Amino acid sequence: MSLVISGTFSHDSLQGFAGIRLADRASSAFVARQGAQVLSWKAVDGKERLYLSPISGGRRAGDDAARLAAAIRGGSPVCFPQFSDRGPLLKHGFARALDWRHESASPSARFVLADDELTRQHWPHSFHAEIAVSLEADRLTIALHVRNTGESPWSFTGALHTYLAVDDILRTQVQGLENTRYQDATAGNVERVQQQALLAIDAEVDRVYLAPSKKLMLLEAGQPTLAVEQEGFEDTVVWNPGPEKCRALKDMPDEDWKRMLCIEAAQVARPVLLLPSQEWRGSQSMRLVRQATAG
Ligand SMILES: O=P(O)(O)OC[C@H]1O[C@H](O)[C@H](O)[C@@H](O)[C@@H]1O
Repeated sequence: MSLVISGTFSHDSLQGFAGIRLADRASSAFVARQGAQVLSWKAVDGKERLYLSPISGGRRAGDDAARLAAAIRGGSPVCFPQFSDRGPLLKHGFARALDWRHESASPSARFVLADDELTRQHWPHSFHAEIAVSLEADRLTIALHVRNTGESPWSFTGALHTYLAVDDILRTQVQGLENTRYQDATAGNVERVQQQALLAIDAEVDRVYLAPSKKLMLLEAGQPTLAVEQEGFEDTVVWNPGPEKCRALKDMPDEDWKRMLCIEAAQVARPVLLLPSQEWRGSQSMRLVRQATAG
């Protein structure tokens, strides 16, 4: 078992988004209050590992905190209580559009969201959701905990919709999805099986992998750079908008599809049903793979 480093935390902002910065001698992360969304993670090598659009929407200082904000494009949006547009609710749910309450920062930064008048207008249920972000020298873990605090059952879908920063998408591959079934959202969610050991991306990719391996590897220029693992979530989504869809996204520069890849710990195919007082946990972690140095 590895040790969670309890470093320092401070109130800070990034690109105008208010939040909490977690820092240790060797690594740092920034979590925005909006959506309890991790927007930055630098491990021991100091390189930014999360993509954040320089022209993102979102709630900045002075904007009305009592309302739903535009989503922040990048980092790790928390999609809850609905994944994408697979249901009647707001796309990807309301959790990413609301400010969460910061609770504590040791050993992890914890943020809480519970139902209120606004959420009940969109979804008539009582819930308590918590995001815990923990930092180790070479690992970032984001954990979602959801509890039914009401008197009737409800179900949800969702995701930790992480935007990984890559140097060049055309030299990026994902390992670990061989022989895995997926729904292809670029083709009406038709089900297919991936045959290749390595997934390469040179155009739009939008896939919900069903019960894939819990451990995937990101490769850049042929080298493993990040191990991406998940617990609790049954599915994994891989998304890149490709050049045409990226041009249509007003909150992302036209060329930035080449600089990101979403690997999302997701619960899509089978909604989670929670009876009163029942709870559910899921997490995603990214671990830096350090290259052995010669000599
Ligand atoms: O633009 P957004 O609402 O943030 O959604 C971004 C993307 O999220 C997921 O990965 C879905 O599978 C995609 O279909 C969607 O386009």
